[in-house]
Amino acid sequence: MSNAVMTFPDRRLSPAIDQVGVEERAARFCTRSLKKETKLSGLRLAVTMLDVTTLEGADSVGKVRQMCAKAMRPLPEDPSVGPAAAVCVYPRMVKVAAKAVEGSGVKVASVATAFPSGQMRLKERLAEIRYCVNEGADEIDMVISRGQFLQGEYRAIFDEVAKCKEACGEAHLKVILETGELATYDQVRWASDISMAAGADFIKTSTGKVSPAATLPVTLVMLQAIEDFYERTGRMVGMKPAGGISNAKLALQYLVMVREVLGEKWLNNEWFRFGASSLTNDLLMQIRKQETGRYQSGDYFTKD
Ligand SMILES: O=C[C@H](O)COP(=O)(O)O
Repeated sequence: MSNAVMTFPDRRLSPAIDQVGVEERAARFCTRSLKKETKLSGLRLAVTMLDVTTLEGADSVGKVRQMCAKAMRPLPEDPSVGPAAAVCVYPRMVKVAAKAVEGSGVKVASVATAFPSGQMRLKERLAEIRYCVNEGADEIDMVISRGQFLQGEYRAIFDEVAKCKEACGEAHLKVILETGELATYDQVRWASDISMAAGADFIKTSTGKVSPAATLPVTLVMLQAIEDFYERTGRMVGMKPAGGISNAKLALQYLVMVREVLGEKWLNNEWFRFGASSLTNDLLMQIRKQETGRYQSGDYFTKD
C-alpha cells in the first residue's frame, strides 16, 4: 500500500451529505422491477456474497459446524448454489470454523477488538486480532471506538485502524463503523474516509447489536465514499452492510444500488458482502420459487 493512501485524510474532501437527497435516491432503488432471469441470477449472486454469521453468547461447536456446512453447500441438492463467501464467528470459534471449511474456499471471518463495544485498551484489542489470525481467521471484522470518534478524536481512530491493519498481517480487515451510533450521515462519511485512508480493506455498517443497523441510505453514503476514494487513490475498498438484512427482496435492492453506484467491478464477493445471520434461507426459498414456480416450505431448509 502506498504511503499516500496511509495519510490522515483532509476533511475538506469529505463532502457534506444531503440527507433528503440520499434518502430519496436510496428509496428509488426499491422501486426497480427486475426481470425473472435477472432476479434469479441476483439471488444466486447474493448467496455467494454472504458472510454467514453467528455471534451469540450461546454459540457452540455444534452450531458453528452446522453453519459452516450450510455456508459450503447452502442447497444440498443443488451444488450450483453458493458457496457463501465466508462464515463470521467470535474469536473462540475461529479454529472450529477453520477446520470445518478447510479446502472449501469459504473464508473464516472473526469479529475482534472487543466486539461489539470496542471498549478495551488498544493493546488488548491488537492481541485479540493476532490471536484470531493465529487460530486461522482469513478476515478480521473490527469495531472503531465510537466514543472517541464522537468526541472528535479522529486521529486516534485513524491510528487504531492503521494498527489493526498491521496486526492483521495477511488477513483482510473489515472496519465496522456502527453507523447506528454515529448520529449523522456526515459522520458516517467522515468515519468511512478515515477508515479507508488508514488501510481498511472493507468498510462495514454495523455489528448487528445496535439499532438501526444497515439501511439502504447509510450504505449509499458509504458506497459514495468508496467511489470517491477509488477516484482519488486508485484503490478499491469493499462494502459490507450488516445487521437486519433478512429478506431476499432487500438483498436484491442492495445489489441494484451497488451496481449503479460502483458498477459491475464491485459486484462479486471480493468487493461486496452481506453480513447476516438469517438471510440465507429466504434467498434459497426465492431461488427455488424462481426455478420451480412454487414456494418450498420453510421446514425444507436446514436452520439458518
Ligand atoms: O455482521 C453480521 C451481523 O451481526 C448480523 O446481524 P443479523 O443477525 O441482524 O443478521
